[in-house]
Amino acid sequence: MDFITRNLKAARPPLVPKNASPLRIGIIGAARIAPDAIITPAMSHPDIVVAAIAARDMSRAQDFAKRHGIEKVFGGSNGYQQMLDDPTIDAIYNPLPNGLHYEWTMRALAAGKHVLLEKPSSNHAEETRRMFELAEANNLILLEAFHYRFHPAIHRVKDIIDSGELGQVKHISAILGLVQGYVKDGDIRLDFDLGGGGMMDVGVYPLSAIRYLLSAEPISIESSVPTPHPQNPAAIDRAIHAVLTFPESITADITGDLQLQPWGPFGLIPQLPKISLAVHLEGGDVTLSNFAVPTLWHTIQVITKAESGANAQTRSEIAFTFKDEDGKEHGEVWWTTYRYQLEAFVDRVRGREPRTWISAEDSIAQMEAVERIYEKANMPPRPWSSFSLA
Ligand SMILES: NC(=O)C1=CN([C@@H]2O[C@H](COP(=O)(O)OP(=O)(O)OC[C@H]3O[C@@H](n4cnc5c(N)ncnc54)[C@H](OP(=O)(O)O)[C@@H]3O)[C@@H](O)[C@H]2O)C=CC1
Ligand SMILES: O=C1OC[C@@H](O)[C@H](O)[C@H]1O
Repeated sequence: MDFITRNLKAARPPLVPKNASPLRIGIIGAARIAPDAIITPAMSHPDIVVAAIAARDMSRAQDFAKRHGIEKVFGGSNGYQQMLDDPTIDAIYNPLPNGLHYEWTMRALAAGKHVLLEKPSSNHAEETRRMFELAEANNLILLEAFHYRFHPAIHRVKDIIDSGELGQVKHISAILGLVQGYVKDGDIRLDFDLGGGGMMDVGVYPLSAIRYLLSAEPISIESSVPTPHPQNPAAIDRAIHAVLTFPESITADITGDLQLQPWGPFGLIPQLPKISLAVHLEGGDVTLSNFAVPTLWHTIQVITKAESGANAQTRSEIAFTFKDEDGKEHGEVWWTTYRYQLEAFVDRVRGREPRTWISAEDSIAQMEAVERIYEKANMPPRPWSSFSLA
């Protein structure tokens, strides 16, 4: 399937008939990410419907519901809780600002709902641990929505590394930088009280990807250098660069940037988004471009080092679907990371084993590393939630 057809289908997927009793998910907050992360993916999934939206402002909730054909609307100061208390809702998608993830996930779990929770899972590893404990105690599914992890492209890179064809990993470098203009004044990402910061928002992707590819946790944070945001230089990192060491003397560096700075004469030339990772191994390199939005396009490049007398070899791969050893394919080339993620979430709720999962331990370890990176950067920990279950 070519680039245009694939991406048109990803943006406007075929509407499939729903099962007799599909999972009913409600969205808490009319967030900007919700259409891409849940509304569009649900269109092509037979076993889930977006059944409710709650927003702090009723008219905002109504507008959102009208735009996306959502049946139930909750609004006003008690709207979020009313949706959680609705017995016809089975699951909640939580795309609230990071600093509210803990409170509303705890409330949703206490109300008996499964939760698909936006990244980063909370402001602290301890909060994340508590959420997973409650999910387990209430026999509910909780998933941190690190969507890139569910796409075949990153799996293919891990398979190449794990196959040993290029030997031992030496260093991994990963970056996620956003074009200037995506994050504007007043954005939740720049608000410390809401759990903002470059590491929290974008730095978490390279960190998560490296931890995944190595199946390991950082032993030490060697350095962590923030670029403070002028609006709140003491607490908000516009960008961050950290160097980590992992077991077996593997090193890694991560970069996250909320507002890649323009360059050139008078700073007139904007930078394009930077989303890539490069794995340097004893026997060569593997790179994956666009690891967070691979359905749009991506390339996996494998460069085998020249041995004495031989030339270096380069091959390029793409992976839009999973292929079993018997050649059977899973997924569709036009499935986005969010669509693959939704497949796994619904499978798990339905008691099936998903192809990919992000465990409680993984989400907790991720937040531990985020906290250590801020500490090393001499930046304050993000605020603790004041919420406690009655
Ligand atoms: N997986 C991914 O690809 C992406 C994930 N994200 C994650 O999703 C979350 C939301 O991001 P994004 O959609 O860009 O954010 P938005 O600012 O668009 O949405 C946040 C929502 O939170 C609600 N909210 C509740 N309390 C507050 C408050 N005090 N201040 C501001 N908003 C509040 C608002 O809902 P209401 O309608 O009730 O006013 C708002 O719609 C973040 O955790 C972010 O990290 C973001 C983008 C991409
Ligand atoms: O995928 C993403 O890209 C843009 C970010 O600001 C966002 O929070 C992140 O999840």
